[in-house]
Amino acid sequence: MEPQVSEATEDVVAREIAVEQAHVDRVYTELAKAVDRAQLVHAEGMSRGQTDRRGTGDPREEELAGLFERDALVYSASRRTASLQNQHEGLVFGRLDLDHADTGEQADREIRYIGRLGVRDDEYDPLVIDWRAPAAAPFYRATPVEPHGVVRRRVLRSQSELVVGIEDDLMVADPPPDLVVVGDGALIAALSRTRGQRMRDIVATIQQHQDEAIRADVRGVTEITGGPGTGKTVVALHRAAYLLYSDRRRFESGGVLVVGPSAAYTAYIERVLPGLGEDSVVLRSMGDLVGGITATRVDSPETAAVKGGLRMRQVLNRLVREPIPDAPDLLRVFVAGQAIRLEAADLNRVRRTVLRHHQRNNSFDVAVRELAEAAWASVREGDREQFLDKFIDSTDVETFARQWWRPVDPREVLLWLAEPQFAARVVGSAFDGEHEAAAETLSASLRTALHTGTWSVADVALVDELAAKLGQMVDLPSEERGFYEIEELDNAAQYGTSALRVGVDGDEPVSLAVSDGSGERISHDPQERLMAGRVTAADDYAHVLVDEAQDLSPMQWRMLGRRGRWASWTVVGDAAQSSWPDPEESLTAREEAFGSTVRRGFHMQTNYRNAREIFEYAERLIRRYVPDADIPEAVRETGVDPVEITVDADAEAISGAVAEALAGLSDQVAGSVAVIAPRKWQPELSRVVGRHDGRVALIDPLSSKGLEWDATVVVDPDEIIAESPGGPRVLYVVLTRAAHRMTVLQVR
Ligand SMILES: Nc1ncnc2c1ncn2[C@@H]1O[C@H](COP(=O)(O)OP(=O)(O)OP(=O)(O)O)[C@@H](O)[C@H]1O
Repeated sequence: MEPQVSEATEDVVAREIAVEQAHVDRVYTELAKAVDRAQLVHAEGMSRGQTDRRGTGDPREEELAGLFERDALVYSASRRTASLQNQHEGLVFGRLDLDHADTGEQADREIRYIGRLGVRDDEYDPLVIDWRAPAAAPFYRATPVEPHGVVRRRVLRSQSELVVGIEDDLMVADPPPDLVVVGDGALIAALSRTRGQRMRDIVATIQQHQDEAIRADVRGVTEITGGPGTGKTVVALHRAAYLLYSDRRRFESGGVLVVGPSAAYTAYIERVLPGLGEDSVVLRSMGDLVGGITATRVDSPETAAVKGGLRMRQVLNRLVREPIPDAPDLLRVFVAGQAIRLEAADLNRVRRTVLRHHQRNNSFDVAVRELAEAAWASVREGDREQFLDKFIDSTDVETFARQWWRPVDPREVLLWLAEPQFAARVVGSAFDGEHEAAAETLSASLRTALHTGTWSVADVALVDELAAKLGQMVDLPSEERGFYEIEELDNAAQYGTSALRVGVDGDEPVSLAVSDGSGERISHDPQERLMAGRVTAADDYAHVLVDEAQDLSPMQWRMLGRRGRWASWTVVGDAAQSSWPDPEESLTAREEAFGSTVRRGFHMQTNYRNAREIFEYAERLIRRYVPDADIPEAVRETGVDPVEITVDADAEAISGAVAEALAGLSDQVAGSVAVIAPRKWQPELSRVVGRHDGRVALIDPLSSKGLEWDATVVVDPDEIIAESPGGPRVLYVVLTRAAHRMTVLQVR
């Protein structure tokens, strides 16, 4: 549905395209020179700091300086080359014709080309201005009411280096006669195009209100709200690119973290930022935010609600204070001729004293010192200092302490809860009247983890919080290196996580065999998979961008807060699409993560994704359940209503109806198609979808968040409501994923 240009104007369009092509050709010539220059710098850098003493000894001081310089040169030259190559396609996408004095005289006129990056000619005159530069702002800000000096805004559409189309917007009623105007407007043309497997950038057609959010002040918290399809995600991603441009030093070295709901979502958006020349952004889903643990499962809504709520803080606080379940609980040694005996109660007292001011994983020496004090209190004979020294130096004491106070992995600590009685005791009163049910839910879920060898998304925030409470795992001092040399542990599994024992469904205890102590892996069972790799401490970022923020649990906000303690934030969300049951509690945790910093909000009101007919269908649904939902205005019409079909609740009938719907839709749209179906019907439908080419995807309702397709088949809306946390809100998400066509299969 490309906008049609009448035959009479075809010559004019061709002439205009030729003019633009001439400029674009010049830009590519300059770009080729720039790539050559960058490659020369790369080669030059590589030759610097070469040492003639390779393999024969340490480099000389001047050689070291050369090596450093080389690294810096090679790094920046390869960045530049990669950036030039990444942005080759459609490099120049816009042109502004400005009239500074509003006279229409040639002398007062200026032409600016806007592109994905800035390119200058040999005289250092700009041939293209980076879209993020202040001089490019009028391209996005100009309107007929406030033209900002712009007479005509032109969007160039290219394939590789060839200009293939032009869309103009006129900003003044009475343009100079030599300014030709072609096309029906760039935005509608862009919105009508087909959707691919990945999200694209929108640099050429960013709208004024979107631009304001993109270029908003970096400080504090910028919140972008709006209904489905209003461009919140794409705007936030362009903002990330803008921040990197406006203060590269700060954001590149401090880091920008983009967090989305699922792996499907991160795969969907991953092309936008490299497309804008930014490859230094860290993209993560909620399930892989923490190094060393990757979630592959989603809990049931009830379990997720227990794990995500703020009451878990108290459970985790208690958990880190528990003795290690399999650690010795009696110390019997001879020190300075005295028989020392510390019972479980003494050891518990020592443990509580140490943990009052120290984290467990980095307080080995403090714990031994406190043990010594407790031992002294039980004898009080001879010289105190001498006794303490002897106690601390005792090999028997050290052997005991290495088991009693070994470093504990946060994943191991969470798995302690798999044992039902232990869970019941630790959950205690944290869940008021519901503590028994909460303990059983937690315990059953962690037993599932132990059976399947998989973590759930909600577990990740718990492991992260435990890691923060326990402190970085450190290597216990070895005798040869002396007591106080403490290093980070390379292989956490080396330190006795092999001793973890938990009951499974009250049956036989399961031994978690991870390592034979030499670092060699000896088992491939599910428990080993749970403990593979190493949990890393939270990195700090200079900017954190959170998408689908309405779904974050309080514990997930706390996890993000640990990564953004000094960060500025961009937060994107729509309350009506929320699947988290307790928004108030989430709000509290989220405010805590932000701290007391400035807030600014941008509200998006135009739905750019859905054809009006599709959005009206979804709107009818959500108004029934959430009367005050934030409903945007859809700007595009196709004249085709969604199709509703009713079938029997029978797998074969449903498969047949989906196959038929897919056959029809594949003819009607050129791009991507999705079947969005509840878990109940997924096995049958995977066979139907499997018969199609890569254009057709089968996806579950929750994973469709943030994604879009040209056409969708929505299967069994009632079941989607029944099985999803947040019921109708999730169905609302599902019904707003199609850009052009939608078929809804009601099951009776
Ligand atoms: N200015 C624009 N020019 C062209 N396309 C746009 C523009 N703004 C938004 N879009 C398109 O609209 C669609 C919806 O955008 P996006 O996914 O960012 O919306 P959203 O508000 O995050 O949606 P949801 O909350 O439903 O996930 C995308 O295809 C995006 O490219």
